[in-house]
Amino acid sequence: MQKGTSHRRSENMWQPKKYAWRNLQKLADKVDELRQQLPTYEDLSGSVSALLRLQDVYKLDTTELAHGSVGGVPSSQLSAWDCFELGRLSYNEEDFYHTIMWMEEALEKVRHGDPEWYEDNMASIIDYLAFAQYKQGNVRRALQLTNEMLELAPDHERARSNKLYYERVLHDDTDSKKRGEDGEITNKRQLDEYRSGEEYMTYEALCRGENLKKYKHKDRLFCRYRTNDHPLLFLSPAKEEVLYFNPYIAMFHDVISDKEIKMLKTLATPKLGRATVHNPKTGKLETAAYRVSKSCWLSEYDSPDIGMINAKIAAMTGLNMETAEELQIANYGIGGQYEPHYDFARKEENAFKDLGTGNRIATLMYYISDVQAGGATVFPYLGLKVFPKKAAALFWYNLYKNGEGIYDTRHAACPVLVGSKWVSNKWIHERGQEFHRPCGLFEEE
Ligand SMILES: O=C(O)CCC(=O)C(=O)O
Ligand SMILES: [Fe+2]
Repeated sequence: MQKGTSHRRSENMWQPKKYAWRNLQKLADKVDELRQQLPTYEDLSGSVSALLRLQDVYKLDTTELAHGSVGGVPSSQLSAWDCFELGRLSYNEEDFYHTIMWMEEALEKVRHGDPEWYEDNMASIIDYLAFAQYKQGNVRRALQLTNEMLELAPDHERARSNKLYYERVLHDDTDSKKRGEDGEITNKRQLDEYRSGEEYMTYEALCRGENLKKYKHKDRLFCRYRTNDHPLLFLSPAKEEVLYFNPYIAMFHDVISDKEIKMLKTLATPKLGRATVHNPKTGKLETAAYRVSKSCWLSEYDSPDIGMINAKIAAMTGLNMETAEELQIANYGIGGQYEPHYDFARKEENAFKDLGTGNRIATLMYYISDVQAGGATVFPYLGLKVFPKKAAALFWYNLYKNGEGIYDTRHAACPVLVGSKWVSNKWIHERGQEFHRPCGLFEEE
């Protein structure tokens, strides 16, 4: 008995520690679990770069965005703090163009807002803004701002030394324009070589819906019903709208039902993962800022309905699906995009060599959603822009009859501005097309 009592006593002394430890462990596990659900720094910086991308491509006005309007569509208002964060993250990327835009907006909001915020943060906003103005060549404005800042924080060490520095630059620089004496403040977009080039500029203009002269043979375009003598199309021929002749690009209208679309999204949703691209240097698949979407593959094993969709693609295009890739489903959220690229592999890439099916001879892409704003598919070299239309499919050949890639098919998915964009891609390969699209010695269609 005594033994038992003493044993219990020692157990009691020991147990609180044990329970505390166990509870602590449980708490730590819970925190870990919750942390998984919290946005990461990458989520934050990803959404900031998406917003800046939209702002640039669609030429959105910063003040309108900050006041809750995205190209005329109501959205949530941004607070002074949101604007400040956008400016700060831009600054961390040495993107002074956007730093100026967003810090000016933050300044404006703070000036007309909460006085407490004003006291605490005004100096900080001006600090970022002044340096960004200096970097963008507006030295006089940078000095003006620094003087304002010193009134708020007279002992600010960096502001004091910056003031002396800006004064010296203004004194030494003989170029009055640089000194900003003409009163003009410039804030040029900081573009790398590719983004300041013709291709990228055309891509952006097309995304905005601009009509370009280079879009040829508009007056010869036509629509037709297409059966390809295929039993699947006898009763409901595909409505084909020819959009370009050489290379041939066409839109097939109403070729997928709402029921099929629903089925595709239901099967795809649990499988979606961040889309990857092939890195030619490492040969590996990786995520990239120029392709932002989620995607997955669906096969006949997922549902016999997928087999039916593949059969309909064969009927519409007149091509053999035996060597085609599985059906890809892709979903782009706001800011999601795929910058200009080719669907076919260039010789040096050897991308499909292991498959033994040849290159991607053609692409068929279903639009399985409408998009409220943005999200067009554009072909910069052809001046062609196609806005998503639910239930339609865009089709084009990527290769000439002699197997050479058609470089004019370079195309892009413009960033989604409002809404969510869903597409489904079928990449059709060369092998097996010998009697469907016979090859030729020359390039001609
Ligand atoms: O989504 C689009 O409009 C184009 C997609 C595309 O080009 C691709 O996935 O290769
Ligand atoms: Fe593509």
